[in-house]
This record gives sequence, C-alpha cells and structure tokens, in this order.
Amino acid sequence: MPGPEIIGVSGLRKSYGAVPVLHGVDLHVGRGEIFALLGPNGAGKTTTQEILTGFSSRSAGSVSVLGQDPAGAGPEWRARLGIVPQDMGSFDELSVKEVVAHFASLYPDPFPVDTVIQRTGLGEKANERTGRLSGGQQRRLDIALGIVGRPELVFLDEPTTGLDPEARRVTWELIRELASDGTTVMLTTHYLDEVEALCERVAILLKGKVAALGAPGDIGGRAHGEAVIEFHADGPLRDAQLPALHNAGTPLAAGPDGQVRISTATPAAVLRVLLDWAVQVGSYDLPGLTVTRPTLEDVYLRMIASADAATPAPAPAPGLEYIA
Ligand SMILES: Nc1ncnc2c1ncn2[C@@H]1O[C@H](COP(=O)(O)OP(=O)(O)OP(=O)(O)O)[C@@H](O)[C@H]1O
Repeated sequence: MPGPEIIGVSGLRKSYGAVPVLHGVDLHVGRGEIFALLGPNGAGKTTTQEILTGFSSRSAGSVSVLGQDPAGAGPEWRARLGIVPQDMGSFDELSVKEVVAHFASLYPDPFPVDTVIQRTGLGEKANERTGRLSGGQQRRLDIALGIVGRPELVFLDEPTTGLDPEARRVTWELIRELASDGTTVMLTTHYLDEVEALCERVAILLKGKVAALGAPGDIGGRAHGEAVIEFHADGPLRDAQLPALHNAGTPLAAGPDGQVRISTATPAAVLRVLLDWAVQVGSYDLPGLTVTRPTLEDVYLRMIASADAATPAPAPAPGLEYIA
C-alpha cells in the first residue's frame, strides 16, 4: 500500500438473510492507488463496494473509508466520494451539460463542468439530450457524474463496459490522471487487460473471500511461475540430437512437425543450453523462438477452477511438452 490508508477493511462479512456472501474480507488501499477488485459473477464485488460506500449494511467486521465508518457517515463524508455504479439511471429530457451541471451543484468544490465534459470525451455531445446518447456515450456520462465532485476516492463499477476501444483508452487515461492528482480509485472489472494496464494492485475475490492480492504482474506467483519456451527445429536443427537439459524428467524431442515446447521454471538457463546447442550444430537461430509466462488470465482461470471443484481446469495446450 503506497500512501496513507484510505480504505481499511478487516474481517468483513455480509449475509443476505441466511445466505452468506462475504466471508471475512480484508482490504487495505492507500491514497492515490488504483486498486482493482476482480472476481467472477456473484463473487461479492458489488456487495463490497456497496458496503464501502454506505449503501449497504455489513453483518460483521470493521470498515473505514476516508477515516470514517460508512455505516454512520453523513453527507459531508459522502461528498468526498465519487461513485459510478453499473447503471446510473437516465435523465432523458436533460442535456449532457445540464445533468453534469446539476451534479456539480451538489458538491462544495466540483471540477468545472466543461472540463469534465471534455475529459470524458463528450465535448461534441454537450448539448445533446441524454436520452439520445449511445450506450458507450451514456457510460462516459456516468463517469463524468462520478468524478465531477472532485472526489478523494472514486468507486468505478465496470467503468468501461460497453465502451469502444478508443473510449476505453480515454477512460484509462482519465483514471490515471485522477490517481496522479491523489484521487484513490477502486474499480471492479471483468477485463484483465484493464487490470494489467491500470492497477497497482488487484484483489481476486472468489466466493466472498480474497483468494489473492498483489501487483497484477506478481499475482498467483506469475513472475516466478513456469515459462514455456517454443521454437521450430528447422534446417540444421531438424536432424540434430536435441541437447540434454539438467533436471529434465524426459529426453527432449521435437514433435512430428518439428515444433519443440519446453515448460521450465528456469527459462534463462534452458535458453543458454539451447543457444549453445544451436551454434554447435551450425544454426545461429532458434526459428520461431518464443518465451511466455502465464498470463493474468491463465492465473485467474486456474484460481477460479481450483476454488470450484465442479469447474474443470482449462485443458493444457495440445502438443509435446517436456518439463525441465
Ligand atoms: N439484494 C440482494 N439480496 C439477496 N442476494 C443478493 C443481493 N445482492 C446480491 N446478492 C447475492 O450476493 C452475491 C454477490 O453478489 P454481487 O452482486 O456482490 O456479486 P458481483 O461480484 O458484483 O457479481 P457481478 O460480477 O455479476 O456484478 C450473489 O450471489 C448475489 O446473488
């Protein structure tokens, strides 16, 4: 956690009637951080956000947001938050500018209305009735309304759903600008590329529990997980005996199509052996060489599969595989 604590959650539990949906969530988010809550449908992301924003009560645990318990916080506290829920509702008869100006009037120190309209990419639609906006433009308006109050902490629930690729990039840039000005951002999303592009840390929520927490590049041991090396044994490599790899359980061999695939925890050491071997047999190249680590999506899907025994793990990629 980089800065002073803005969100502190310990042992958070929530039940709807007799049905528990949050089972002891712990989260700590610092000032200026862009933090993501990731999880499959029904994991409890929206419930967590609703408790943090004071819209829903908790069953147990402690919660502090901007130094106060949301359960008892008043309008002054609320004015320090920006909230972009999944569906903001509509104001069909009013123009974009009128709606943004109305929301701005509810806060003590809002951003200038025109600035917010420009920064959310709605400049050309400022005088359009909101009922005539496209789905993606409506989502941009939702974001404009969530940030116009110059919030210290903004909650974004799936902010880029329905946006085209360019609008997503504009929104990412806006979120980065807010964070660099000291605004803390908590977002829920189903887009793993969004998490990787934007967030300093991510919590993966599975069945109401934090299953993993960390930087997107480290989560689930990604940075040190098995890498896969692949190349094509072409030319002089085709008929040469592949080198022995220390710790290899099985002798290395190319598949019938000449493709070689090696899973290894020590890719640099294996590459060194392979490159020496290639030079020895008269090739200065490993054609089609790729080295890949598990993606955030790989790690995430594996976690979901292991959290739910009924969900089968994704099948490994077809082809030869030797473990070094
Ligand atoms: N008002 C409610 N009454 C009863 N159950 C609810 C209520 N709101 C949510 N739930 C249940 O709580 C669980 C968590 O829901 P929540 O909306 O927090 O999940 P989520 O992670 O935000 O899902 P999604 O990605 O689909 O938005 C789900 O099983 C849901 O059915």
